[in-house]
Amino acid sequence: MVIEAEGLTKMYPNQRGIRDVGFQVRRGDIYGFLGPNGAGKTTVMKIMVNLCRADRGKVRLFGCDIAADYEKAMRRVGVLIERPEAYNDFSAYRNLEMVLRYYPELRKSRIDEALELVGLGGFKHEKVGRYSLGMKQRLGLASALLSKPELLILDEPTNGLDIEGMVDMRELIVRLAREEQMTFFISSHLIHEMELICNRVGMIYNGKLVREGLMSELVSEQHPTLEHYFVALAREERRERAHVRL
Ligand SMILES: Nc1ncnc2c1ncn2[C@@H]1O[C@H](COP(=O)(O)OP(=O)(O)OP(=O)(O)O)[C@@H](O)[C@H]1O
Repeated sequence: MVIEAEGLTKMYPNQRGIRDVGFQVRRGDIYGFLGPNGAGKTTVMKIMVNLCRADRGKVRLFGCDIAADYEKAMRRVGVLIERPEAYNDFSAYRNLEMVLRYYPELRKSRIDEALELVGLGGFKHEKVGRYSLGMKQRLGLASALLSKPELLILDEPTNGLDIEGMVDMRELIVRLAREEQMTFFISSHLIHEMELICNRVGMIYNGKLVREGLMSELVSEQHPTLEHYFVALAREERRERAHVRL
């Protein structure tokens, strides 16, 4: 198993957060972690890579507990959470040279490989400040890819992109999964987008994982699209909450 998350719970002082979230991601999955703004996606992802501690629960990446054995667990993982960080006054190449310093075992040629993979090979000596948002997002992905990870954890990778940028990012993810045998865990509130590329999804709503399963199981005659499914789940969830309040 590539990711195992069990009983993840974290409450912020304002009583918002996540409750008892658990899921499993297998090798080769493109796993869509879907939910509206504020549902708890970023909180879960931060716990997954130890940027934040859970009150309860466990995450194992490639069988290693992230809290107990951080370095070993992260060795095969690339991460892009929140806005990609890059120095605008430096070129993409220069930016990746700085990232490469963390990986003394990697050769410089890996920078070119990573930039080629994301389609920035022809722009690698241009200053990042002149890049479009889509190009910056691709540079963030190149940076996450640099260490040749087997698992990529991406938080809202198509956020803020125009249609062409979204299509490019989608195609890139599918190509990397197919050609480089990478596993993906991708959060998004864009359900349509994710429906096009994911084979497995988890749906989070109000801090709870309300459904998890193979795309082929969730999309059915009753719910012809994932969005349809999600809207029905959200209605049910709201009805239950209203009932509890009565
Ligand atoms: N540091 C914090 N302190 C207090 N509340 C927080 C904090 N971080 C997140 N929250 C709250 O916890 C809930 C989950 O937030 P989270 O950022 O995980 O959601 P999300 O699904 O990633 O949303 P978005 O798509 O808007 O980023 C939200 O109600 C949010 O307001």
